[in-house]
Amino acid sequence: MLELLGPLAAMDQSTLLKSASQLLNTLAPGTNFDLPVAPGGDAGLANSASTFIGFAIRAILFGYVLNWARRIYAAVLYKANKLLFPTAHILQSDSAYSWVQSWMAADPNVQNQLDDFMLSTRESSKARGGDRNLLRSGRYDDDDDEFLEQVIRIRYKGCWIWVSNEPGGNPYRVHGGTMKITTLGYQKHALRSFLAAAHAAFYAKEERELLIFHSESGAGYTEWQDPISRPSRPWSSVILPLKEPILKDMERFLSNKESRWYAARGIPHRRGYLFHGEPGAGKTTLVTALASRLRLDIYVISICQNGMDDNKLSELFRNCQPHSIILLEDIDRIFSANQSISTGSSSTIGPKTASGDGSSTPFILTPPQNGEVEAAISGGPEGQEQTEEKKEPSVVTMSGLLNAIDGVSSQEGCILIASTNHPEKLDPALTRAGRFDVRVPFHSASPEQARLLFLHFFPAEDFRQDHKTDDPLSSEVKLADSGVSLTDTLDQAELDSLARAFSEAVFPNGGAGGVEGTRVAMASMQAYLLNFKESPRMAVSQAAEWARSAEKGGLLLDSPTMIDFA
Ligand SMILES: Nc1ncnc2c1ncn2[C@@H]1O[C@H](COP(=O)(O)OP(=O)(O)OP(=O)(O)O)[C@@H](O)[C@H]1O
Repeated sequence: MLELLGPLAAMDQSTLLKSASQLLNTLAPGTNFDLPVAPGGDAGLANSASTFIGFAIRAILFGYVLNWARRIYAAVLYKANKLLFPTAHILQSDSAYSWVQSWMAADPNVQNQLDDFMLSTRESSKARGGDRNLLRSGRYDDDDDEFLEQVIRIRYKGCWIWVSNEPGGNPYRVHGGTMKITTLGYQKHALRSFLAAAHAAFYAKEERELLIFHSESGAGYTEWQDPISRPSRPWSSVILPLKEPILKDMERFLSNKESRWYAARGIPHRRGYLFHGEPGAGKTTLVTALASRLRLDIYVISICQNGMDDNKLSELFRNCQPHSIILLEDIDRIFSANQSISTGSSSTIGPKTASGDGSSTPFILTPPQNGEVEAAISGGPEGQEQTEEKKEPSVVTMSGLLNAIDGVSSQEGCILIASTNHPEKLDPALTRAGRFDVRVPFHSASPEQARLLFLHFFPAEDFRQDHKTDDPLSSEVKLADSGVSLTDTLDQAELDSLARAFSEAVFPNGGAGGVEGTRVAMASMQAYLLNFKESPRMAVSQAAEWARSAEKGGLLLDSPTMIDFA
């Protein structure tokens, strides 16, 4: 040992001890080692060296102990903190982040606590094609997210919850930040319950709206426009005997099991439906109700749109989001050139080659009048400016359409719905098995549909006595708003019998009236009933006359209201 310490021995004793003292003080901060200079030369130096080693060992041990004590303290503190204040950490990229934000935005108590706030409007109608589905899975465009750097206190079911953001970057906008939701240890259950409620509220809001996408095409480009947001169509508002089987079929098709089944067999996972039949019978209505019920977006493809060609059509199909409805409205507008020629200025003729399997069949495409294709589904992008480029006529060919429908480029996991009033005009290549597997006929209204539509128009709760007498002021407002007259206080039994009477008045022979039977479109019956929001009794009393006069004039199908109030 002494040999090892040889070089040290060469040093001046006091310098050596001073250095040792400094070293020990550095190793164990807060202590004050001051090694005394040993009297007695080398022997004294050896003593001092062993004293130094003893100190060094103790200092190292002390350091270890101190370090462990600090770690144990931190662990205990962490554990205690967790027990006393359980916390959920949510990344900004997680969907739960949006649920909580949306909850806070709707909570007036939260609003009262805000010292300072930033307003962010995020309408779903602003969401573009892909974003909409991201929206559903909870991911938003970063640019839209605004955060508040403030601890917000929420009272939820009698429990306290604190929400704060852990900022990163500038104090107001946090990207990639984390939200902390904390509560008290004995209310731990409140965290889970709060998040579940925020989740339910968030998606309930989404369920109330439907997004409809329209395309825009011009020279060399085509794209999906910002979607139009519409209130969801209640399932109960569609009066159609076939609606339930169709819904079940679509639900099965969209299930994971079905998707795996298709994948395992290498079959493209898509399903085509052809809705065909009378105008005003509910084809478009059913599409919107199905989309609302299944929470799917609708992509309306207008083959006849100006500027459309095969490539653009394919591109549009490709850019539809999976798990959505692609709607080809009025597909009968595509006529084989040798079946019909339209020579209007707005029509165009596709490349003329021999018709056959549809590989390059020539077509006449008649553009929709006044944007009716769009209007039918959603009111359409009214007032859209038509640029010169967009006035290029559509030159879609049948082979282009068929490729888009079932070619490699077609979008998987989508429901394709084509509607037509004239199924007989469709090219056989289009209706070949495998393209539109489910064909749904739509007929003019039946007596039962008339009865159910009547009951839908006049629900019993609108005609209860208490509906009108709760509060004189509000009942007056209600009456004025709903147009219900004071004389119309009806119970369910009376409404049932009125509904039957209405159906019998419209269909005097139980649906077999007239030479070919009474044919009334649901749309025209709806238009008729709209005039009698005030009185279901009046609707019944004038129904027979309306049906007769309409039948004489042959106007029952898709006719406007024909009641003359003069
Ligand atoms: N079965 C139905 N149940 C409830 N409402 C209906 C039904 N059918 C039609 N309607 C009403 O009639 C109107 C027109 O219906 P819709 O546009 O769905 O008919 P369509 O068959 O698509 O007609 P077209 O072939 O002319 O496009 C809608 O406002 C809708 O509310």
